[in-house]
Amino acid sequence: MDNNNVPVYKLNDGHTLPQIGFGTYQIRGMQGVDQILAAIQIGYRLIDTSTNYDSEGAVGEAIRRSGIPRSAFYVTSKLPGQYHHRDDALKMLEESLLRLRLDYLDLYLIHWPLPKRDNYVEAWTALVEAQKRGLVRSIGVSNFETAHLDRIIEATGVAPAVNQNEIHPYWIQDKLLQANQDRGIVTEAWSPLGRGSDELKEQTILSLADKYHKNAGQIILRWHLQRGVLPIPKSGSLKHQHDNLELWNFELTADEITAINALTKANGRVNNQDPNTYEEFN
Ligand SMILES: NC(=O)C1=CN([C@@H]2O[C@H](COP(=O)(O)OP(=O)(O)OC[C@H]3O[C@@H](n4cnc5c(N)ncnc54)[C@H](OP(=O)(O)O)[C@@H]3O)[C@@H](O)[C@H]2O)C=CC1
Ligand SMILES: O=C(O)C(=O)[C@@H](O)[C@H](O)C(=O)CO
Repeated sequence: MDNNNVPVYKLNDGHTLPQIGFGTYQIRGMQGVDQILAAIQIGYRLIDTSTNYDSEGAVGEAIRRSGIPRSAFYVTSKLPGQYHHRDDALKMLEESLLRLRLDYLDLYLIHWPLPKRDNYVEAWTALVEAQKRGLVRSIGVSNFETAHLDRIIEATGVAPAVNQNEIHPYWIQDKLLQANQDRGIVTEAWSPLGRGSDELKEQTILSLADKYHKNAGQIILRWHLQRGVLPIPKSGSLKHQHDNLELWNFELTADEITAINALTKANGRVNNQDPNTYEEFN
């Protein structure tokens, strides 16, 4: 599919993002360059990386090798938790740009709030400053709960453009999705396919795949889109990369969305990472 056919979400700062992106967790090195380049060649333009993934070098290299102008891309990276103090945060953003060999990011996120350390308000202030300096077009957060959102908005008057949260059929996060929407924040879904888990084998999903002549991954990604969520599936496989872009030629009914929502579980997280307690690398 040509990227021009991917619709966009409008952000609260006037910028846009394609309605689907490409995740790069565990995609790195020279093989990673090839996998990201393949994704770019079939139409992905929003690429999600992070300092924590060690994939920024591969992302930048794939963009350069594609020969497609920088301005066509939407590159996201994320601030690691040990760098929430202002000077560190600004330097880490600059380091991301150096590794990517880009002179601005489209979106920079605080990767996790780390509320026990309680420095995320200072980190957010640094991102507001970075945006004013032109280092990044849009700023946002990841793994923020409603209380974390309200604190940074109250402290700075600036709402994040994006909150990137764990969302998949076993962990649907309907309250957080509503909280993001109420604050004008676009929700991105990480692990949108449940990291390739049993969700892809659920009978509810397989029946819909049969009905619409799609595969299970496409049904789940379509469910995200119809909830107003921006999924960033990762795939090293060209077939999956391609399938994951073929989402705009069918539509689930409201009852089908409800049936997928009903798959949610009390302990449905992929890796038991509660943003209220999780600390990167601990
Ligand atoms: N902000 C945060 O804290 C976090 C952000 N992320 C971001 O979100 C991205 C996506 O999440 P991730 O955890 O990678 O998991 P995903 O939910 O994207 O699942 C990836 C797995 O699903 C498989 N897969 C992809 N497409 C299909 C398909 N159509 N059918 C069947 N299987 C498929 C992949 O296999 P194959 O490669 O063989 O296709 C891979 O094993 C990450 O790469 C990262 O960029 C992730 C975790 C946390
Ligand atoms: O991939 C990310 O962005 C993370 O934050 C990681 O914590 C990841 O979710 C993971 O599961 C690491 O074990």
